[in-house]
Amino acid sequence: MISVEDIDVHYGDLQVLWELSLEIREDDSIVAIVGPNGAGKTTLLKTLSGVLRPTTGSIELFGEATHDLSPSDIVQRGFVHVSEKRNLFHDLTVYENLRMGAYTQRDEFDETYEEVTDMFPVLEERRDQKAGTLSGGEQQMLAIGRGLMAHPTVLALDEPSGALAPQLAGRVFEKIDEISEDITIILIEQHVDQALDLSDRVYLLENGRIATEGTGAEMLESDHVRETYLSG
Ligand SMILES: Nc1ncnc2c1ncn2[C@@H]1O[C@H](COP(=O)(O)OP(=O)(O)OP(=O)(O)O)[C@@H](O)[C@H]1O
Repeated sequence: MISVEDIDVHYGDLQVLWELSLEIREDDSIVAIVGPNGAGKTTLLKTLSGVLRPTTGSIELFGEATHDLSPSDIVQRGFVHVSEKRNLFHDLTVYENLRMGAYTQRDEFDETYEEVTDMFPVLEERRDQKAGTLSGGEQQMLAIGRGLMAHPTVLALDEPSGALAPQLAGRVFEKIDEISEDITIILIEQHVDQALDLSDRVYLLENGRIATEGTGAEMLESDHVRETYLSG
């Protein structure tokens, strides 16, 4: 579904991704991209979303090269990125935020709204509350819910458990697992142990390069992964 081949990505003169290749397949439920702070995980997602352009290499999304596609074309093709900063409209209500998420799919709004609020009942309970006044966990649910309103085939989630208390983070992971029954998830995670538990496949990104990739079990066999990222 997504094929990234040998991409380099820069911010001005600063090169952040180096000859990076990866593959997301139709039968993947959750693919995790893990790695330390500053490794380039968010940069990779921004590049897949069309916000940044690779200086070399190519990206194919559902069989189509993305170099001429705008970020909104890419959403329309079915790739939706929920950013780490959540990017909610804080002065708009929960309902209005969900409406904004459906901008590519207006005809099916009512049906999708029902599906999303079935999955996240708190969003219906808080329907008329301003997004900026929701708790951190509720804002994360809204950000994911808004992403789902665009009917993605692939949903990329950047640190969905970031800044949440462990219990809430656990609830977000449960929802992600549920969503992955129908939609392929790309999960950016700093917590390598969580990612190994949840994912079919994991890419470890270090200094802008893929250091290791494999199934959770394969990653556990790597001395480097165990010694650097897993305690105990
Ligand atoms: N807009 C920008 N301009 C210049 N440099 C940037 C910009 N955004 C990110 N960088 C740099 O690119 C590198 C990779 O950043 P990125 O946010 O992709 O890493 P990350 O793996 O997502 O890190 P984290 O886990 O801390 O979010 C970092 O060195 C960062 O300082």
